[in-house]
Amino acid sequence: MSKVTEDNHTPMMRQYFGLKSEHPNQLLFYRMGDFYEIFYDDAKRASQLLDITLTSRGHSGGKPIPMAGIPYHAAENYIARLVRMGESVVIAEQTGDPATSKGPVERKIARIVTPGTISDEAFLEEKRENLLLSLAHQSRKGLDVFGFSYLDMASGRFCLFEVDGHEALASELQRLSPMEILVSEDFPARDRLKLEKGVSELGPWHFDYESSYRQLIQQFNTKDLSGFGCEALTAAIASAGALLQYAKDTQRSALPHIQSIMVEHKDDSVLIDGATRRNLEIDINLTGGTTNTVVEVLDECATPMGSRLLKRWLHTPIRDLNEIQSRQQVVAELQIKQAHDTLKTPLKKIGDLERILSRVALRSARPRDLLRLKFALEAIPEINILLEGATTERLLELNQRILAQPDITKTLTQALVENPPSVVRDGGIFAKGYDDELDELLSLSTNATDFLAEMERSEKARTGISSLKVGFNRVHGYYIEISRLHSDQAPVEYIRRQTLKNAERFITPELKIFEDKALSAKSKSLAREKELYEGLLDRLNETLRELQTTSQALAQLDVMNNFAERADILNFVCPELHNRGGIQIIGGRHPVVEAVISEPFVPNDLELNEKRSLLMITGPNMGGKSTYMRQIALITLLAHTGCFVPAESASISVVDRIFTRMGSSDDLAGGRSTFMVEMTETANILNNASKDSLVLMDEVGRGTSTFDGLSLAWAAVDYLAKELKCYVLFATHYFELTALADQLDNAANVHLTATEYEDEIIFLHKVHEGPASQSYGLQVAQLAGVPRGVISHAKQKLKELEVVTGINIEDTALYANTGSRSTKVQENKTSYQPQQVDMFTQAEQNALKNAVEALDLDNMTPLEAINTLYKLKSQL
Ligand SMILES: Nc1ncnc2c1ncn2[C@@H]1O[C@H](COP(=O)(O)OP(=O)(O)OP(=O)(O)O)[C@@H](O)[C@H]1O
Repeated sequence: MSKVTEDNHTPMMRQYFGLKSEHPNQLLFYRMGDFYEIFYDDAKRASQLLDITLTSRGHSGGKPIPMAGIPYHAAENYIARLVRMGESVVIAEQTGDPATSKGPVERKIARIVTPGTISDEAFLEEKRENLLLSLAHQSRKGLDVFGFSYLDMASGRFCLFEVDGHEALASELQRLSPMEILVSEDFPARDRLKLEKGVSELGPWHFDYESSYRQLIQQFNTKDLSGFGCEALTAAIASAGALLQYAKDTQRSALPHIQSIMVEHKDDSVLIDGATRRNLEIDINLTGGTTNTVVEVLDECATPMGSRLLKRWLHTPIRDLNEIQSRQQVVAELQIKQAHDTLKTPLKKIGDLERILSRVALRSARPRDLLRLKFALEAIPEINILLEGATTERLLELNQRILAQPDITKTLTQALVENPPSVVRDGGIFAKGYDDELDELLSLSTNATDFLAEMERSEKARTGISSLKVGFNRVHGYYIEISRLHSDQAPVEYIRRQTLKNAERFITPELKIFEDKALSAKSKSLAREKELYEGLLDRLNETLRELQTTSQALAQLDVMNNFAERADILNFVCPELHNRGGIQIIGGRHPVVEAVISEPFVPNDLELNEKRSLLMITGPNMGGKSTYMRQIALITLLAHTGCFVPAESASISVVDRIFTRMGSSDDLAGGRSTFMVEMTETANILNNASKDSLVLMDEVGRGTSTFDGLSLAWAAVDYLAKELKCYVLFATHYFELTALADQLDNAANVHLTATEYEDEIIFLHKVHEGPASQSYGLQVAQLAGVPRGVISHAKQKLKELEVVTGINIEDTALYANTGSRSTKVQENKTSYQPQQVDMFTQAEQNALKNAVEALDLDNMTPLEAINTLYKLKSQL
């Protein structure tokens, strides 16, 4: 805020400053008539963000007041845009009557809209949860413990958990992808948060454990928190108290839809770190979009709440065999009985029941929300009947939780008109017959039309003025209008009310009496409608808990029904899950690549077990190594959600974590180079993988000099296989590494194939046992359009390199898929010294040496000698 002293300001600006001082960090929209005005620094900020004109409005305190304005009827649009940018908006409305106010009209904060606390349909993305996250930090035994709590205001889902260390903090931030984050001003990992949007810093006292604890027991109306199993999570509780208070402050109401708090136990789920989440392209692709993702292929849910739950399941695969199998049984039954299509029809009518109920709880539900609630409730009996004959226990149990609520359905049916308005303000919500008092008030307004028509007819007859009309406008009320031509014929009892260009408007005592009656009937009927609406919300809130249970059960049913339908359409099978028996996949496919490519996808098998826990994957560029590895990670991940998988058959051991180290990306904003990112991810894997983890590593070591990279990759593979004994797929272009398969008991080579036909390379994408024979790098470069000249230069260089390294790179015998291959590589290995030598440099030095040796010094003139020396120097 600009430095201004308040004393010398106008009374209105003093009022503004009073309101602004309570919300220094949020944009204040100050209502003035038909506009929201934004002043000072807020105005500058809003004009930049929204691209609206920055002007000034008179002077206050001796200086011009920077100002930007937004018409009130368009405000929602602007607010939505600001909120999407991570901004919070505070709305001050006029609450006093301008006609009777002395000084500025009274204004009060009516609404606070922040990115993480919105529940209004217009601001929310249908298929994405909108989370408010709160973080608290504690140091315990030298460890950084981060307490998380998060709330989805639009559904009332409130969860907490704790993690150790900064890596886990980053990973959870990525998983939850919150819209707004609350931290204490003294939060230690603020650097980590600087890339996140919507971060609000609060005073440390907001995160006080004792008062947070009290907040929570007050909210849930319990003696303590033992029933929620979170007593020990003191950091998380501290964060949850701050969150709850913030949420209440912004809503300016109680939050009855938050009925409990769920503890997330990290041991219950398959942990996926941030890099893996990105690499597997679950709902966001590597370029940040949503196309070609697992969600895009898998999400055909009938309801938005199903789509949101599906995302949650995919981001939090579970390890509980019973839960996985119970989901699988449901999917299997729905698929076998081909019930998914039949179920989908009534499920579609359910819509976004979850969010509607939250708006009911927050009392911000609109009339059309209630109509949609009615449609949802009407569809439930149909679902109940369809599930009645189910044999799976889980389906029967879900059916018991999906309650039809005939009383509420009846009330809503009787209450609402067929097409209710979008806002309560203008009335017209209630059907005739629902409330006698309202009907009577409305009939007065309706009779008005008859009365006015009759008056117009009789006055025309009485005065003989054919242009006479009876009308109404909002500013002047009822009037009799006579064209200017005939206005002098107006009877004496006509009192002039308004003069227009071509007409005069009058009022009569009789019309005035009618006006008073009609207007008061109108305002009375609006007040009555508001009262009835509140009553309806009260009635719905009485059953909120049951309705929420119903909506949760319906969301689950929708996801599992979607799994069944997808399994059918995409030819997925039910995987068999077990504890530690390896991973076997026959005919596995990559669900997204399969959906995208025009050619048929080539299915591939996998066998990982204790004796063969590490696979070294080689093969040509573009051969399909990454696709193969990712498909295995995705099949494993899907299997842990209860979803069927793209394969002919799959038997999968429950894993504790999935790690990936793939692709090359730098983190310039975070100050880390490509190689640094690669090594940080590798370190994370080597430090955290257990024997139950699935690890995918693609071309580790390629970000540095060849020998450094090769040695690092070698040592990492060795450690993964010998020490960690986890399930590993390791793709590499370092053919030397394939020798490890012979040295390690539990490693094997597989390779992807390609073949050449008439100077063209054909990728077969088939995985075979053994190491690859050729890399085809130059052919792939040619395919990619690298100029012919560059390719032939590269071929020449390749030959030189072969001379330098003593390795015949194109010698297919060296890489031939035969038993003798590994010994040959061994021989080569003895001649390689892991020293910091770049092969290209050595080749160049070699070429120079050859050139110098070839010089015939005795037969050169001094000029030739000096010229040659210059030429050689230029090649250095
Ligand atoms: N099994 C398959 N069936 C059909 N097409 C496939 C298959 N696997 C891969 N492909 C196609 O080949 C392309 C390249 O695959 P991928 O990126 O997995 O190769 P790569 O061996 O990892 O290459 P590089 O070593 O250059 O990174 C994919 O984009 C896909 O279109």
